Amino acid sequence: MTTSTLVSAKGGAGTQRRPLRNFIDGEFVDGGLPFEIRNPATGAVHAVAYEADATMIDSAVAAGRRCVDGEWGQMPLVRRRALLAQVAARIEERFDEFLEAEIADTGKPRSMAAHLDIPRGAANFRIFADFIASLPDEAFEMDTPDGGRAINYSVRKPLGVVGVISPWNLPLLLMTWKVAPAMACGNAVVVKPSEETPSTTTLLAEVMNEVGIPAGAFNVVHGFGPGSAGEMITSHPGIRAITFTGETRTGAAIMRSAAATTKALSFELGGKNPAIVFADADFDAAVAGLARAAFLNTGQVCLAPERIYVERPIFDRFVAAMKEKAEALRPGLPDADGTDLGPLISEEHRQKVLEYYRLAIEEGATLVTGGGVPALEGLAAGGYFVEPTIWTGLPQNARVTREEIFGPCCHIAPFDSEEEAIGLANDTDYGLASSVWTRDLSRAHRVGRAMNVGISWVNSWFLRDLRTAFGGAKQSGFGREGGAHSIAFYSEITNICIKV
Ligand SMILES: NC(=O)c1ccc[n+]([C@@H]2O[C@H](COP(=O)([O-])OP(=O)(O)OC[C@H]3O[C@@H](n4cnc5c(N)ncnc54)[C@H](O)[C@@H]3O)[C@@H](O)[C@H]2O)c1
Ligand SMILES: O=C/C=C/C=C(\O)C(=O)O
Repeated sequence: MTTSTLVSAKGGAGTQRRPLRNFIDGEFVDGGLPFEIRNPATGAVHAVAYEADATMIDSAVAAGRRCVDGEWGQMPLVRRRALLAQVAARIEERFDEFLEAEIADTGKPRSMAAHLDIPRGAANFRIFADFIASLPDEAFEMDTPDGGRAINYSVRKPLGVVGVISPWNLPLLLMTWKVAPAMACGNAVVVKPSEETPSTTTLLAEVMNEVGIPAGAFNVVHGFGPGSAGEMITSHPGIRAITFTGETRTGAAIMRSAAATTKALSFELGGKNPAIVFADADFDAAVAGLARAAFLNTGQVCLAPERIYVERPIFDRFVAAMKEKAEALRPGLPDADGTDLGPLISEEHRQKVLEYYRLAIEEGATLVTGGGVPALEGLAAGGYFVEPTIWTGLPQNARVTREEIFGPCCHIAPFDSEEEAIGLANDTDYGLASSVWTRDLSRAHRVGRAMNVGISWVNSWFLRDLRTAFGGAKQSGFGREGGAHSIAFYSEITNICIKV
């Protein structure tokens, strides 16, 4: 295993505290105010990151600009693609270090990070390195007023320096989902990972140097949102576009800040995702699929269904089966035997989720299971765990059924007709994802299409082909990423019209 600068350094009173420095123009730079990173499974501090100041952001943007105008932006596509494929390969070679870093920041079960987060981090680079090679440019031949012809064709160029602002729930996966296509298009990126989970992004900076990505193409600045690195990126005149995943409220703040310099924006925001289970569904598959959907990553997945509508004849049986699944989940340390439920990301987030647990009861919910904090022993006693929780009996206008909670919880309600189910599912300010369960093929198409969301799954959930459009309707965001949509967003298109 390669000795990482992250894992070799020590600090604090004999405990390991990885120093996470800012990475600018191909180098880790000293300076910036330190802030502590905690392992949410134990509450212990395991790393210290350094908040970038305005001078560092300026340097990162200037380095990015030089790189887009120079070596990286001008590089033949075949070479750029090969380098990005090497990034994927190097992530795989250093898999264990990425895994340790992600687990330390998030506390999530090792099996989950090993099967989802880190492999997808590598896959994002490989897929976009491939995809960009086969994407056609458009061409239109036209008649001209003098009876002749002209040919139009478009070429894609880099936008310039792209600001990438990412959240904490799937840190490497969601950051690379944006960085890989942005870099494939020849842009430089200035990345600000979440202040809760900066480790894997910092490790990726090492990988960039190891495989020979030109200095300045990938920059990492650490810090917070308002008044810190996040806002400095969104207001920086040298940054042409912002790609952001996070809360809807944060998206609104970023729009305001980015307006003065008219940046292009791509937003993947919050959700209050519905699932619909028809009586004709494969019952066991629906229960297994939706229990996974509601509780994976402790419910901290933007696509998770927090509202489940079940056709009345199977409602009681479905609620009982979901209860059983929820109660079978074992919270604990990432490496403990049988752990399949990690902690929430922070004590602050746990307080928010517990406030919704309290509110649900106040709003008149029937508590099916959970609702509190599990009693854990040893190191996990200091972690930010909550119980998986299921409610029934709330009206459609309750805050718990309208607001995104982002915890391991869902509300289950009955319905009597397809039309009613569609109406209930779409009755929300959000529109990210939905999951419909039925064996009726026509209904699958009909209801799947009727969902006012960006991503409509049928008999599945979080099944991802990275070439497909990904994003949200209504307050869940705008713009789509994935495949050609990513390449379009991260490119400046010039149409060339030649009279022949
Ligand atoms: N639609 C999607 O694809 C998707 C995916 C994952 C998460 N999410 C959403 O993300 C949220 C959870 O993540 P979170 O709590 O990290 O989100 P968040 O909005 O609090 O933070 C996300 C990032 O934005 C930064 N930030 C905060 N305020 C900022 C500001 N004013 N200017 C610039 N940057 C700022 C943060 O430092 C962080 O890096 C949930 O709402 C979830 O639904 C959406
Ligand atoms: O928490 C949100 C999960 C988003 C997943 C993706 O963006 C993806 O799979 O590309």
